[in-house]
Amino acid sequence: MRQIMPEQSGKVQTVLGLIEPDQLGRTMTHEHLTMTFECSHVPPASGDEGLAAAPIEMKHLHWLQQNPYSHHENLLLNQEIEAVKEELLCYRKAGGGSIVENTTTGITRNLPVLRQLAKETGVHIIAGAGYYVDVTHSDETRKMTVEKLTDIIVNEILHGADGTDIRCGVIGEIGTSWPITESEKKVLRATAHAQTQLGCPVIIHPGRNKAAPGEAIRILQEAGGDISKTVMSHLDRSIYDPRELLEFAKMGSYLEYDLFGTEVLNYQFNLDVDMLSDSQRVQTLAFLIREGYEDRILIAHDIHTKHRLTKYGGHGFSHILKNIVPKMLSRGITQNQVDKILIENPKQWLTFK
Ligand SMILES: CCC(=O)NCCS(=O)(=O)O
Repeated sequence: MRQIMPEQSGKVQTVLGLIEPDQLGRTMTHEHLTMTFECSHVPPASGDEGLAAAPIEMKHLHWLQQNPYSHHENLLLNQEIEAVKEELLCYRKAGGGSIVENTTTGITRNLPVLRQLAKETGVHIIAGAGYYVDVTHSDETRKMTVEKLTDIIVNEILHGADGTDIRCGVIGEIGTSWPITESEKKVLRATAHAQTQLGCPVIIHPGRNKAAPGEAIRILQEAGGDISKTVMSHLDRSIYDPRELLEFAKMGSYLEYDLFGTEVLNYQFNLDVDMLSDSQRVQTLAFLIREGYEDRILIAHDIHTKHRLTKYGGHGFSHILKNIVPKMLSRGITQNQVDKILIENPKQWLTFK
């Protein structure tokens, strides 16, 4: 049952309106420009309470980089609109064209700010519809039927979200935990139903378990979702074993490595795994390309805290363009393959059917 407005078919929907897919240019498919992440606060280790409460300072930077989720102020990216604007201007200078802003309901989406940033910087910004993980669902959301959730998501794309006329251009990031909760399953089914009506792109945040990406895709598939137009995010902290990665890849979603710039000894959300370094991320991209998946790969930084902005000594939104692309080329990935990952694959994904 297709409801799409004819004007959206074949186009990409940004916060400033529809554009031709060829206008996107190089695209980071998973970023946040303004959001809050207090829902994921991790209590500091014993003895670190003072550091966690101190203002962000140079002498504490290493601690902050290794413990980003234990510092309340670091979780308030929404306080940094001016710094983000400067970053976006640098991103354009570095050759960037577009950014998919994945902030959904639950982590303080702010569509007027996104529109303002798009106007002031010339970067195309595509906003996300739908809901983040269960801990952020309101009681009202939890009580909703799949049909009601579907209506809300469809409305955010066709007419505008959060009481504005600013329309989202993707569904997601749709948050899931591990195990996936009942409320999250309803949102996944609503996502699939909305996608069926609209022919739009979808992006999923999996729970922190190697089985989580496959389980989320299965739920979407059973509800009729278009997996070929769906991105699985955060694979760099989800599936480590190459054979298991190839098994997941066969399911047909886009494969997103979106934590470029994150280099940590301990991954605070799952101390049992060793988070990939940037070099290992590039090796994994090369592996997936050798295995025939170059049309399915997407990359980004998923900036969602202050400490990753250049203002705070972080790598910023231009790290992939300035540092990772040269590394990819030096490791045998061709310019043509880089262009696929940064331009062609995002374009195919973001264009409404
Ligand atoms: C809202 C930002 C987000 O969910 N980022 C993912 C962080 S992680 O789960 O991959 O560590």
